[in-house]
Amino acid sequence: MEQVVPYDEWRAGAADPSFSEWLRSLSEPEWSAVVSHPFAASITRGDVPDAAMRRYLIQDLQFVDSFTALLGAAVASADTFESRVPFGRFLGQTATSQELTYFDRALEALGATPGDLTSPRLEPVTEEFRALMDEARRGLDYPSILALLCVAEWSYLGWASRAAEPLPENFVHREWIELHEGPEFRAWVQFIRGELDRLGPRLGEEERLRVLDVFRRAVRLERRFFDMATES
Ligand SMILES: Cc1ncc(C[n+]2csc(CCO)c2C)c(N)n1
Repeated sequence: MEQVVPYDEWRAGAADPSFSEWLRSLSEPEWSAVVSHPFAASITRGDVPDAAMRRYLIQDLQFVDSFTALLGAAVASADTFESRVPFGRFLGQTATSQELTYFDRALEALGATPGDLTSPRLEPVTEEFRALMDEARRGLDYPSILALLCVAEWSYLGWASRAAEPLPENFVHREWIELHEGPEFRAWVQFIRGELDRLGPRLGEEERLRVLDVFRRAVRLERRFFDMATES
C-alpha cells in the first residue's frame, strides 16, 4: 500500500476527526465515483432500462445473500451486548422482510425467471464481492466486518440521498431509493460508523491499515458493481 496519512496525524487537522471519516476520505476519489455513479444517478431519475435493472438486481440479490450472512458474523464478533442487538434487529427486520419482498416483486415485474433468483451466473465482480464478505465472515474480525458493512450501507445512503423529489413513479426505482434513505436508514449507517469510530482509535497502526485496506477494496468493488450494471 502507498504511504497513507496515519489516523492520529490526520485527525489533528480534520473538520470531522472520526475514524470512519478517515477511512472514507482516504478512499477518494473512488468513494465519490460510487455515490455519483451514472448508474446510481439513473436509478434516482427512474430511467434505467428494464434489462439493465434486471441484470443489476439479479446480481445484487446474490450480494445481499452474503451481506446477510455477514450481519450474522457481526452479531457473533461484536465486543459488547449493546453492539450485537442492532445487527440482530436489522437482520430480522429490514434485511429479511422489506428487502426480500422488494427483490421478488421487482424481479418479477422485470421479467426475471425463477432460476435468475436462485442460481444466476455470477459476474466476476459479484464473485469477488462475495469472496471478500465470506472471508471477513469466517475471520470474525469485528473491525473488518464493520468496514465492509459500513461501505455497503454508507455508500448506498450517499447516492440515494441525492435523489430529488418527486421520486420516480415506477416502484422498481422508487422503492430501491426509499430502502436506502430516510431517518431509519440514516440512523443505521450512523450506528455502524459509530462502532468504527469507537474501535478505530483503540487499534494499533497496523490494524488500522488493515481495516483501511478492507474499506478501500470494498469501495472499489462498489464502483465496479455499478460499472457492471452499466455495461449491459
Ligand atoms: C452492491 C451493493 N452494495 C450495497 C448495497 C446496500 N445494501 C446491501 S444489503 C442492505 C440492507 C438492506 O437494504 C443494503 C442497504 C447493495 N444492495 N448492493
